[in-house]
Amino acid sequence: MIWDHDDDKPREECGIVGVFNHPEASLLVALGLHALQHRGQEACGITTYDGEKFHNERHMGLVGESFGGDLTSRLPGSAAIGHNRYSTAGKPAMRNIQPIFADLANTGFALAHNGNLTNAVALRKELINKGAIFQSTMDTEVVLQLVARSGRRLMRERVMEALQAVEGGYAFVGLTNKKLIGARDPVGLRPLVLGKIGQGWVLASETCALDMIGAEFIREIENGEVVIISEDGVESYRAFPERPESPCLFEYVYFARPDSVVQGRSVYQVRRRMGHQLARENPADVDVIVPVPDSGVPAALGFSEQSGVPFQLGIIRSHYVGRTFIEPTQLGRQKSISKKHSPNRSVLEGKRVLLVDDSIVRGNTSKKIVQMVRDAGAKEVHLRSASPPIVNPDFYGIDMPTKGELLASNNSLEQMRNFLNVETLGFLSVDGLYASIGVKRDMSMPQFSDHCFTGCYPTRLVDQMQEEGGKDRQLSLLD
Ligand SMILES: O=P(O)(O)OC[C@H]1O[C@H](OP(=O)(O)OP(=O)(O)O)[C@H](O)[C@@H]1O
Ligand SMILES: NC(=O)CC[C@H](N)C(=O)O
Ligand SMILES: [Mg+2]
Repeated sequence: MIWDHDDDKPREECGIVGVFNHPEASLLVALGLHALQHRGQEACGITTYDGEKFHNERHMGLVGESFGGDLTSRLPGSAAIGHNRYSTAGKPAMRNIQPIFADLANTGFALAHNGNLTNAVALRKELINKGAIFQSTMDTEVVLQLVARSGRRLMRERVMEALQAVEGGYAFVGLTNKKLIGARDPVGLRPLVLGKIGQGWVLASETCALDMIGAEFIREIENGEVVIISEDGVESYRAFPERPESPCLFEYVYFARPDSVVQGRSVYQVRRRMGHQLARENPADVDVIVPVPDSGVPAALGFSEQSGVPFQLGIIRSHYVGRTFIEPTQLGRQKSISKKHSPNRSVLEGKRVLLVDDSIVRGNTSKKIVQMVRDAGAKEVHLRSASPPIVNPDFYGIDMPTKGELLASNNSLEQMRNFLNVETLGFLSVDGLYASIGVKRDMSMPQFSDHCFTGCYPTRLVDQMQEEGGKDRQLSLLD
């Protein structure tokens, strides 16, 4: 394991995978992480257990670059967990690569987390006051510390006790010398699915990871559920009183891969329907529909189907630049956006072009792309977002923590239209987004966490409330 405490340069929704009872567990985890690369591009790590020892490798960078070669010799064992990181709490740095690990009295415990905890700062302070020494600056580590300090005997009791103390969004996979553990937060903000491969079990953020390794989808882990996978099979426990689930809508809009199935719905088909609905709500008098690749493609296709206007690839995407929104710095995001998209003049020149993207967050992508399309000779440029205006920050695993950086939070529609320099601008409505998923929004208890669009947060925001009190939020001297 590499521990470089001097390397804290800011280089930079995470993806998680766990495999139990398979002779090539690390290889399967690496393949699963590869399928989940779109959820985090900053760093990746795998921890295995071979019956005697834990093995761990953690790298900055992508899965393909980090986990090639003879993986089962480097990371032997029939049980493994892995993580792709997109940082939301704790800077990108070697110390902040997951899985994180602790030696407990009778076993090691490795943990990987997708999501973000909304009381991690408060808990961290409490734990430090009690003598805890933190090895990272991530929110995730409070769970490791709480499990390590629990007075309970059984591992599942320790884990559930820790989960009852934390708040926010999470899907976890954990590994001990006997068990693979999976858990989702009380409302199921972040996703986690269970699959089967031969005699073995798989946990993964999305079904596309199961498909990649040839595992059969069994079911989603439910909101508030803890699963313990051991030689005895899968046991299910409830860490919280039952309540309705409220998964994050942004999984449908942007995060999940289009070939994944979420709550029994194809993400691709939901995005296509978002395009149909957008065309009904916000039609445009144009010659051609052009998607903003990649995540805007299915909605643009849907818009074209609904409106009858031809769909054309007017923007070509470089396959060597990843997702830009999930890069950790504004400079990095802007640099990547410039390299990522190129205009296809043969489609754009002299045309009235409608650009369709899945979302407009900070406006970085739209601003650049509109100018690029104009420079390529488009006569008019119109823009549609297949999600509603994003006016509120997210604290559950999407890195948009302040209102100040959200374009729609600070500008009227007309101001945005001017800023983006488009002839017309339109967004999908909240009800339209729900309709695309096939649900009518329940005003008193929304079926999805739609806080980015509506301000309805499904949990308390302990750290954020304290911050509003004017306190300086420095997570650690290491950060
Ligand atoms: O308004 P912004 O702050 O620019 O963020 C929104 C953009 O970021 C995402 O694309 P990204 O490049 O991350 O991934 P993609 O290739 O999957 O579309 C999203 O699809 C929008 O295009
Ligand atoms: N995007 C995520 O899921 C991040 C997980 C965790 N909060 C971290 O920063 O590493
Ligand atoms: Mg995009």
